[in-house]
Amino acid sequence: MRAVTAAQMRAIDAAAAARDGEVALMRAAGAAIARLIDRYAHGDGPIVGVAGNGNNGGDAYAALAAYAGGRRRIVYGDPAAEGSRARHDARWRARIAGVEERPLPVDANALRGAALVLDGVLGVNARLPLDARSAAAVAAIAASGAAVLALDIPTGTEPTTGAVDAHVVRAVATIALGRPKLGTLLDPARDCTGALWCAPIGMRDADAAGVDDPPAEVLDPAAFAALLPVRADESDKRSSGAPLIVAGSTQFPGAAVLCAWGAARAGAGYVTVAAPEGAAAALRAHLVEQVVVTYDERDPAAAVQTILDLTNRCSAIAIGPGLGLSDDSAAIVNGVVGGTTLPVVADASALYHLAKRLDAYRDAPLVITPHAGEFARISGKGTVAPDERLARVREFVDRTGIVTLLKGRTTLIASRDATHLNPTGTNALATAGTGDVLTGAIATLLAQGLAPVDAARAGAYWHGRAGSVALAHRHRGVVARDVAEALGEASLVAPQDPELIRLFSSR
Ligand SMILES: NC(=O)C1=CN([C@@H]2O[C@H](COP(=O)(O)OP(=O)(O)OC[C@H]3O[C@@H](n4cnc5c(N)ncnc54)[C@H](O)[C@@H]3O)[C@@H](O)[C@H]2O)[C@@H](O)CC1
Ligand SMILES: Nc1ncnc2c1ncn2[C@@H]1O[C@H](COP(=O)(O)OP(=O)(O)O)[C@@H](O)[C@H]1O
Ligand SMILES: [K+]
Repeated sequence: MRAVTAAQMRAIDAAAAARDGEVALMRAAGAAIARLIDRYAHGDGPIVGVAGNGNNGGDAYAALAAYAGGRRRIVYGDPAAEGSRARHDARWRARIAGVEERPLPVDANALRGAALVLDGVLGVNARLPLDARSAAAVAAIAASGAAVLALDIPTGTEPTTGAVDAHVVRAVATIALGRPKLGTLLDPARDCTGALWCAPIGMRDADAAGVDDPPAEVLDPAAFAALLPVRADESDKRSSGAPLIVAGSTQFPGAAVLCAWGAARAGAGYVTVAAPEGAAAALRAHLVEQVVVTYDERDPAAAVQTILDLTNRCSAIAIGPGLGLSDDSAAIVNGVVGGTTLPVVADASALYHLAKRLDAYRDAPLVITPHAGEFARISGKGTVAPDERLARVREFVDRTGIVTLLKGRTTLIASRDATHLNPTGTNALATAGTGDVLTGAIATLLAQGLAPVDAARAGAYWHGRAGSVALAHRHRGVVARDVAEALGEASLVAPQDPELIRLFSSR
């Protein structure tokens, strides 16, 4: 699904309004919001809308008008607001439906005890800093401590950049109308988004075609399920996906184990691990179903030959976790990545070694998976501030043509064509070795025939879900092995309602 800038959303809104009429769109928005109310409402209090003078406020009226769950409904709005025809229609329908209307300003006491507050203060046309009226409404919502369902965006966040105002709504959930706004997926606003839902209400990506902002995408559950390869009945172990893992060292054998497990639990039929002799005993103690082949790391030319010989029976390569930073491993990494025609996912030490030779890998079937520190080095442009991640990864991929997965709370995946924002994940993944599991899973997806960018975005999505599944089972102390073990359960996608799509749960 497209994640849009405010400018793209305005174009999509305008075209949809010209086709379907603004009144019909707002009614559809109201109906979708109303369906989420009981999911997030707690206790016996009323549902309280706080409506700004724009169409975001109109959505609050429309939702309360459409809500049929039997709770008391109140809306705070400006009785003198001019507003659009759609907002008037919604307000009129709310009145007929028995919604109590009260004048703004609202104070925190009035909201305390609400079962749920609907934040309809500002939407996609919000600008920061907030004006005094909006800021006062947001301050009251925040001080009330009530649970908030944000309409379109949490007020106080910037819809495109994800910047936040001094006054900002922290929602338990946000429902995007039409398309999710980029800002709700980006730090620091992401903390305010809570769970993210999207009601497409008939809007079309194509209507943003005239807007010159780079396209961004966010995977939804149905699209993820469609990307996951299905094993054919007649498969054998090699055709089921045969990644070659070039990882591990005497010092870091565990990275190779985790990468191999990530690959195996992602559904590879045959996992081969190539590792230096010094790591073999540790690897074999932990890897039973996987084949461990050793090479002499002091003889890089022979090692490269051993590894390239293995590629004849493999369909993708993962390289880097735990390899180390020696000159010999540099020669091995560049010998293998430069010498193979298989798709490659390169991580950790391999990023260090590839950094000086990026030109050689321009537009190769290669995925690199740096965290922020590794990206700072490989991009050659230093530390990445949180608010420049998107621009920096775009600049790097436009320059090198290498599919890049920049890890973080919101992992970004960029190819020449688009930037993908990964919506899944949990801070339970902030533990050593989870990146190795991700690399292994991506290797399997490559081995099963996914294009590099699809393997990267499906891998990131899956890995994020696996982190959440592992956390749900363990509650605390998730380790990287748990994440690999959870990949199977995390691949299950419940049937989705195309009218109300859950993009991510709160973490
Ligand atoms: N247009 C459409 O077709 C649809 C619009 N919908 C809703 O409408 C919202 C957009 O509504 P609006 O275009 O009325 O805009 P908003 O409701 O986001 O903002 C209302 C007004 O406040 C102004 N404003 C924003 N920040 C300000 C600041 N810091 N200081 C002073 N003024 C400020 C804006 O310029 C705008 O005129 C969407 O987010 C969505 O909730 C939905 O009902 C779906 C259909
Ligand atoms: N706070 C967080 N929220 C969500 N995901 C996180 C968080 N911290 C780390 N992750 C994820 O965990 C993984 C860590 O990878 P990495 O830093 O390479 O670890 P390692 O090298 O130890 O395997 C990445 O996929 C990253 O996106
Ligand atoms: K809002």
